[in-house]
Amino acid sequence: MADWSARHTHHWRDWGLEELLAAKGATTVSLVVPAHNEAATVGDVVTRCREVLLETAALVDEVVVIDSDSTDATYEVAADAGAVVHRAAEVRPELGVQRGKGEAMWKSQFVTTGDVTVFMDADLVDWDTHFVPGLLGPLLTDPAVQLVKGFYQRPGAEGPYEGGRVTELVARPLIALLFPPLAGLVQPLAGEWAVRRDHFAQLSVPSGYAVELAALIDTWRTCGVDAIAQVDLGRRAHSHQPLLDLGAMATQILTAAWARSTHSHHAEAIALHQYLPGPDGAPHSRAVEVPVVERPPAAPLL
Ligand SMILES: O=c1ccn([C@@H]2O[C@H](COP(=O)(O)OP(=O)(O)O[C@H]3O[C@H](CO)[C@@H](O)[C@H](O)[C@H]3O)[C@@H](O)[C@H]2O)c(=O)[nH]1
Ligand SMILES: O=C(O)[C@H](O)COP(=O)(O)O
Repeated sequence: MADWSARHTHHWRDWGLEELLAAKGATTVSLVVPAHNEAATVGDVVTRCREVLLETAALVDEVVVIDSDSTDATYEVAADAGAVVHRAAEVRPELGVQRGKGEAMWKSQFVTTGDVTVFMDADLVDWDTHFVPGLLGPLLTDPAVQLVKGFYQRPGAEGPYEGGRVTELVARPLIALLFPPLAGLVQPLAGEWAVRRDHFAQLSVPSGYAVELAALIDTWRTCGVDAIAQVDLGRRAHSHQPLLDLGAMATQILTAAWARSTHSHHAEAIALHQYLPGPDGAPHSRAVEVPVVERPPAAPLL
C-alpha cells in the first residue's frame, strides 16, 4: 500500500496545461456530470467547465449532464448553461430504467464519445475547474493507468483528509477488512474521478452510490492496483445528505462489497429499517427499500 501510494499519488499542479494538451493529442475527453435535483449548482459547474476547459483550453471535448430523474429545473438549467443534457431514463430505454447515480453514469456510456470520461458531481460548492486537468494527468501521461481518483481536503472537517460519514464509518473499514490493497486511497468515495472508456465499459456498475467503490475494486481485480492513481485536487465542499439517507448509501456500498467478497447476494432491493419518533414519541420503524441492482458491463451493448 505504501509503495502504491508513493508511485501513484500526484498533485494537480504536477502537470501544466501545455503538457497535458500535448499528451492529449487526438485523445477525446468527455466530462460527465450526473445530476439529481441540482438546479441550484449544476449551472455553475457546467458554465465554468465549458468556458475554461472546452472553449478556452480545448482539454475537454464535450460537457454532458445526465439528468437522473430530477423533479426540479436541473435539465433546463444545465442546457441553458451549455451542456449536452440527457435524461437517464430516456437513454437506451429498451435496456430498462433504474434509479440512482450509478445508473446515470452507466447510461452515460451510450451517449458520450470520449476515449476518456471524467466524472464530476453536480452539487459542488467549493471547487475549481483544475479538478479536470488534475484527474486527466495520470491518464494522459501513463498508458498503464485506467482509473484516476481525486482526493481533497474538506473544509470544516476535523482532520484535513477526513472523509464524510460513510467514508469513515463504512467504506474505509470495508477496505481494511476485504480489499486492503485499496487502503492507500485517501477519498475512496470521491465523485470526481476519470476512467478510460474501454475499461469502464468492461465493468459491472451498481445503479446507486456503490459505483465508486465497485469501480475501484473491479479495476484492482482485473488490472492490478497499478492501474489506479490518485490526485490531490486541493479543497472540495459539497452539500450534505441527512444521516438516514446516508444509511441507504451505506447499504448500497455494503451490498456491492459483499457481492465482491466470497459471498454474494441476489436481491434487487434490501429493506433497511430505520427509527423515527412516532406520534406518541416512541421509536417507530420505517423500512426503506434500498435498490441494489447492478448493470452488466456495457461493452456488448454499445
Ligand atoms: O439518484 C441520484 C443521486 C445523486 N446523483 C448525483 O450524484 C452526485 C453525488 O450525489 P450526492 O447525493 O451529492 O452524494 P454524496 O452524499 O456527496 O456522496 C459521496 O459519496 C458517494 C458514494 O460513493 C459518491 O457517489 C458521491 O459522488 C460522493 O460525493 C450529485 O451530482 C447528485 O446530483 C444522481 O445523479 N442520481
Ligand atoms: O462521502 C461520504 O462519506 C458521504 O457522502 C457523506 O459525506 P458527509 O458526511 O460529508 O455528508
